[in-house]
Amino acid sequence: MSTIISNGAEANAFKGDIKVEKICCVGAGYVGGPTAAVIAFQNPHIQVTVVDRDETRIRRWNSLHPPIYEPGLHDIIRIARDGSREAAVAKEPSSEDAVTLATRQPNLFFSTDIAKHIGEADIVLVAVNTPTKYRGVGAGSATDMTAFEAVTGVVAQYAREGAIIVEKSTVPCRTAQLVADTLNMHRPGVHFEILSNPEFLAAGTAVADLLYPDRILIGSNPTPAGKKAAEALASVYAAWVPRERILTTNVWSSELAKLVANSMLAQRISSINSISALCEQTGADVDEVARAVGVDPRIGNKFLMAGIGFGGSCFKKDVLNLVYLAETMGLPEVAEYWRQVVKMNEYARDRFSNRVIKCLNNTLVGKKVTILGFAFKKNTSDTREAPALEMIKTLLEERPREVAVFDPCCNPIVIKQEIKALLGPSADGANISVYGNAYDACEKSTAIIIATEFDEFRNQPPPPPTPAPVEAAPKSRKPDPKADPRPFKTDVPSENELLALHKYLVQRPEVKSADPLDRFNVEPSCEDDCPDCIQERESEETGFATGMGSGGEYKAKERVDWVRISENMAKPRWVFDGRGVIDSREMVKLGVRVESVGRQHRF
Ligand SMILES: NC(=O)C1=CN([C@@H]2O[C@H](COP(=O)(O)OP(=O)(O)OC[C@H]3O[C@@H](n4cnc5c(N)ncnc54)[C@H](O)[C@@H]3O)[C@@H](O)[C@H]2O)C=CC1
Ligand SMILES: O=C(O)[C@H]1O[C@H](OP(=O)(O)OP(=O)(O)OC[C@H]2O[C@@H](n3ccc(=O)[nH]c3=O)[C@H](O)[C@@H]2O)[C@H](O)[C@@H](O)[C@@H]1O
Repeated sequence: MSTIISNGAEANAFKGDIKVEKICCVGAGYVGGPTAAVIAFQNPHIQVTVVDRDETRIRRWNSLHPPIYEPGLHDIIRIARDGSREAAVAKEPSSEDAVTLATRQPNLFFSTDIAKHIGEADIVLVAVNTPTKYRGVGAGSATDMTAFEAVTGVVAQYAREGAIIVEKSTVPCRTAQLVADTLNMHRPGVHFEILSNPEFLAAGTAVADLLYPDRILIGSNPTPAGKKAAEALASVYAAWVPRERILTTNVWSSELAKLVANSMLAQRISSINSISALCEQTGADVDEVARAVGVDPRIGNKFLMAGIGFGGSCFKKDVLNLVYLAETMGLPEVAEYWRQVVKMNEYARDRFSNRVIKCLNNTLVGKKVTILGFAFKKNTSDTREAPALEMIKTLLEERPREVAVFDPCCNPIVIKQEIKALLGPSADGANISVYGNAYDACEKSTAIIIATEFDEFRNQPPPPPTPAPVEAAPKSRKPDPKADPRPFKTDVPSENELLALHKYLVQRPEVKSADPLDRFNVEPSCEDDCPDCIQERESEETGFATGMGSGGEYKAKERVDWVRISENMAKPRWVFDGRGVIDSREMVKLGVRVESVGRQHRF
């Protein structure tokens, strides 16, 4: 591998250990916000500042309602951004012996002053968006590097000599070379090390993924300076991640591994979805097939949930990124192999939409159809590339009386804005209503389509997980949320232990406080235009809760009452289960016809 920067300055660079005191994360989105929050939470002595050019986003990060919802994020931000008060915590569940928790100063900040914070940082994490290009050369598969390149330019101008520049965004393989060239062009002779440190968190479980990652991947130059830079970044993670989970590779392997990880996950979903089409024709049941193959440790039991396809901002773009790489490297067979993963995904979604329309006698005129679930997966408010969006578009072509939408995590105000953005001017004439609860959304509906796998929509407890393969990975290190984590492992409990105790206590029915350890400082308030505050005010009248409050999010989700829903549906009552959450035998008892992905039965 070529050395990334060979400008002669390297010999003097990084003498001695690198002390990390300030980190700047550029991009306050789904990755930058939670990642920086967890780094700050676990490293109280490091000042972490998240910068973004989007003033509204930064304002919201500095308020009661951050711009994104992730379970558990609120509690982390409350400690890192707001600091905490001195508190006493019993060492054992019913012991008088207490440990005193010292006051914590805030060390997580959000700002729009990008140049200043880049200029002060020892490590700059670049976590801006890298979507698919939609025009020009490579449109439809190449990565749009506009935001990433713009940030690289600012870094080149303002970063201090010796700062470590980290690719956190998912980028095409060999991007580090472009970063190096830009830095060299603007600051010839000034040494910077560039690391690749891709993020593997998933929406809806971001905080847990960050607190208990399977691995941290750091790609660096194979030079002494490169290794030293990698060690400096590793030491930040080592505050809470066991060393054996921190993997180091060369930069190109790290960049490519991120694309491969997402592509292989997407490939599994497309594989099982292709089988679900076969199941519907043959009488096999896709869940039974998935269970039967998943116990084989060589195959594994994860990511075998058939449905209407993967959504989200990353799988499609990252597979296409790999496709483009293969194409530009003159490997058309490789490109075509991976492109098929995306094609199969679109096929899964469109096949299901067509099945809905076919069951409704090929016409939706005069009918109300309800979509339950708008987010691309459960427990997130992220709706990017959600299959529900394209399905709504297809259904509207059939001129239904109404398309109703309800999502337990997404703010209705935001859903309306997104549908409007998707449909453009035609949104004004479309009969789309977004509801704050499932009952109003489903009232007088001929058909309900379950588009997201929220537990709230299940009519039965979730089935037992497919047995883990015998040679399964070592037992998860995540604490059992139902068990008191005390006694602590050491005299001074770690932030992870305190967080586990906080979660355990807020779930206890007798605990009414959202701050059972009595550590939280007062939170900053929101500005008048905060959509969550507006929704909360409105919901006091409608009885709808956004679930944003601390404490409540850890409690078991209340399921919708399918008896009540079915009684108020229009005949013939149809439920189309696009996510495998409905036990059709129970539904049939309510006089409801069910069609599910990957199953043949029709009642
Ligand atoms: N969303 C996810 O779950 C994951 C995303 N990734 C990768 O992380 C990267 C970021 O993704 P998200 O956080 O989802 O994106 P996002 O769109 O939520 O956030 C990106 C942020 O960057 C800001 N930004 C763009 N250009 C800027 C500039 N020139 N200066 C300052 N700020 C700028 C935007 O205003 C935005 O707030 C992408 O490369 C993505 O592929 C990786 C793992 C998981
Ligand atoms: O780079 C990224 O952005 C992230 O992409 C995915 O995370 P995410 O897209 O947030 O969520 P997933 O849990 O992977 O689900 C993606 C989609 O696949 C669908 N899915 C998932 C699993 C399954 O068995 N079947 C299935 O249809 C989900 O409903 C969802 O629409 C990866 O899981 C993360 O490791 C990665 O960091």
